[in-house]
Amino acid sequence: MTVEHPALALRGLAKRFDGTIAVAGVDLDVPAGSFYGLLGPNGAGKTTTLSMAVGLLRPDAGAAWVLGHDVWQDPITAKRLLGVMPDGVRLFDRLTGAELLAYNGLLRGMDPAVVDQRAAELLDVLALGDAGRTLVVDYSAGMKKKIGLACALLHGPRVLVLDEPFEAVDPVSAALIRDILTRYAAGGGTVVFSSHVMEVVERLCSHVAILAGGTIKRVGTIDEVRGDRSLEQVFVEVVGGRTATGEELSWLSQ
Ligand SMILES: Nc1ncnc2c1ncn2[C@@H]1O[C@H](COP(=O)(O)OP(=O)(O)OP(=O)(O)O)[C@@H](O)[C@H]1O
Repeated sequence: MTVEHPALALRGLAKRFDGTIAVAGVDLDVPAGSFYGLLGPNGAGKTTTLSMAVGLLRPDAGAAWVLGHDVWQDPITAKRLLGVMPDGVRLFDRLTGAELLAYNGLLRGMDPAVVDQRAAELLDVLALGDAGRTLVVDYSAGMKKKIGLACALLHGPRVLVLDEPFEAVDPVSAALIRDILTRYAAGGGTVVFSSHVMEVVERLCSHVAILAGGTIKRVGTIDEVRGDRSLEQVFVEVVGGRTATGEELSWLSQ
């Protein structure tokens, strides 16, 4: 009998920065083949959680597994299965897009001919082919997201983890990224991404977790979490927030 492992399993992940508790014990199972949205307001702990989940940030407590492989005990196996686009897309940006992809592929030990062929295809599909000799440092924010996604996809990972892939991306590029991710998921891949944009999560995801104050407040399929309301209504209820009384900022209307 084969055991089907979750694409990503997190248990008790916690992280504190000086006096701030960024993540306060996150448990999460991301089923293989799912399209998973991690929603949360600014400062909820999304980036910290995903960074610990993929082996970029060492947790104070807890553990993470990728398809059954412990990210911190067996990082090589786990990272072979993972494609990651980290927050702020920290890239070696004094390279062209093609050079950056070649560098990533060779670091992963891929055959140079395969790297060349896949890099050309990715640059073409992501409409970055025209950037030619432009260095990544001179790319626009949206282009940086796209080359970050290309780097994450290059080795054909089974699980993609993307930190705010739609942030600062124009509608045309966003549609392109959505199409690529949808195709990837339809081919059996698992996508996990963080966002604070309800519409994107509602439109793409099979599952969602709402994170606030460093803990998971709601989790399940989109229908389970949403019930008979909109995801935005559930989000606002879960996250709370202050309501303007109308008294504040009165000078704005003078
Ligand atoms: N390196 C760090 N040093 C100190 N505090 C940090 C660090 N990284 C994150 N934090 C704090 O941890 C908390 C969670 O931050 P995190 O970036 O994980 O949230 P987020 O949900 O990704 O937010 P956003 O949507 O604004 O990107 C915040 O209070 C943040 O200020």
